[in-house]
Amino acid sequence: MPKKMDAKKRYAAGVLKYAQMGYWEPDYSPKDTDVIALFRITPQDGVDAIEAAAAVAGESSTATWTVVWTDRLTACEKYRAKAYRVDPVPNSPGEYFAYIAYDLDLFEPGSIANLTASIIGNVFGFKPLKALRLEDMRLPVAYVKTFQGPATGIVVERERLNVFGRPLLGATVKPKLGLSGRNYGRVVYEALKGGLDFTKDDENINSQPFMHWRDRFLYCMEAVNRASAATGEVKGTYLNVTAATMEDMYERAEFAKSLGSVIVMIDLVIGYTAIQSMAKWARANDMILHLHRAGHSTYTRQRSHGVSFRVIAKWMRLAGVDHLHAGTVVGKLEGDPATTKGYYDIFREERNPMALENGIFFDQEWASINKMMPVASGGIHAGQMHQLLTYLGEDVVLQFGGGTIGHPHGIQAGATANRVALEAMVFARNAGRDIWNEGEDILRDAAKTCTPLKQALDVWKDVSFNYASTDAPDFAPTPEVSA
Ligand SMILES: O=C(COP(=O)(O)O)[C@H](O)[C@H](O)COP(=O)(O)O
Ligand SMILES: [Mg+2]
Repeated sequence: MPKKMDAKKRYAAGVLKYAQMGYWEPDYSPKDTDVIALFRITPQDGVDAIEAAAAVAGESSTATWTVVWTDRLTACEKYRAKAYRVDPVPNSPGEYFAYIAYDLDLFEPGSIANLTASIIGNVFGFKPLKALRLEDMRLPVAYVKTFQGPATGIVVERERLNVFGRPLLGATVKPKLGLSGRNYGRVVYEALKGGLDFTKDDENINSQPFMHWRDRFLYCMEAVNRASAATGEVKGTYLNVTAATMEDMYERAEFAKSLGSVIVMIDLVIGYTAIQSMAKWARANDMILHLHRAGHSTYTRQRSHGVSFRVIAKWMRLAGVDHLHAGTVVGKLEGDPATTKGYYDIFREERNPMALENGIFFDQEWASINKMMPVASGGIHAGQMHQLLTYLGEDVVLQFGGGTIGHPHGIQAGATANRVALEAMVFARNAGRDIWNEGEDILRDAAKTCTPLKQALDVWKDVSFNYASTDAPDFAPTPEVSA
């Protein structure tokens, strides 16, 4: 095991092990105000795990590859990140969990860009490591309090929409690309009139030659207004304001507001600073802010390298979005049940206790910042309603794109099938029925008086997406682990 720092030799010119430079402190006990990061480290063959952890601590805080005397001009012992614990990953030879603590003064208040420039800045390309994954972070209350948090929050979103006691329902307009404004608006109208609360633009619909953004906004808001008038319900459509520049995004968001939209949408690919800017705009303009996590799987999906989505979820709660996609468990995209539960808890709880079986390594206090509404989207249909309600709970938007628009009798029928399936399932749950086991019967009973639901169940009855997860948690929910 590498030795701790030797103070006498520490500042001689030359190259020292990171552990000897002070980035390994096995006796360190993190302060309440420290930011803590938990990395999964896969050192190159022959590289000691503790030295690898110290290197990550060093390169993500103050260090470079050689001793620099200028350290002594600073409070360097305070500013050095400290790797303080390294554990082998269960059942994964060659992988280690490294715990690293960072002094709060290393970070600019309220800036995800600054936090991430340290924590994921250089280290992921570091040659002594084969792979590196940021699994989780503990964000101290003192730091959480420097962020705005979700612009609107779940409570106020429900008040504005006047929907209580059930999940919200949505649909992504399909086909994603190619519809003209008028046809697009027709999809929105039918889906909302049929019973959904929301429709949404897809991640890649911005302002293309086949439909410029103003056309889309105008036809969509006409659809929203007509559907609201026809149903007496508050309706919304997530107008995607993602664009090349902040100026363009503000222009589009202002136009959405001027047309009376309750919600605008952005994509994760716009970047953290742009997301924080839009969150501030949303709060100042009484707008719900939907974030599509477009692009996340390029770095969240593989368990040995990248950033876990649970960390992205924490950053986005700080950054201040109201909605964020979080997975469906049962749909077409990656989402192990236990891992997904961890994400949902990060979105919706006041406090997250450590839950290794859900991938949560730390107690996390949210210090009363608003809660984010998770969005379950991707390959779901009415026949899964009992599973969705059981896995995902009540504060969630269930979003059926293909599962609304692909209905054999049209979009309104698809929306009605989803609304009736949901209300039947919530009613059954509230009446004390075991919806997990009786779900299919509950849906079949409801379908007796709802032809659109019967048609939906008939067409999609055998559709499921059963594949091995690429990101199941490392810890089973055994008493030893959760104790
Ligand atoms: O277009 C869709 C879903 O369409 P459909 O409902 O037709 O499958 C969304 O972009 C994905 O759900 C995003 O995935 P995630 O929510 O996992 O980020
Ligand atoms: Mg999509």
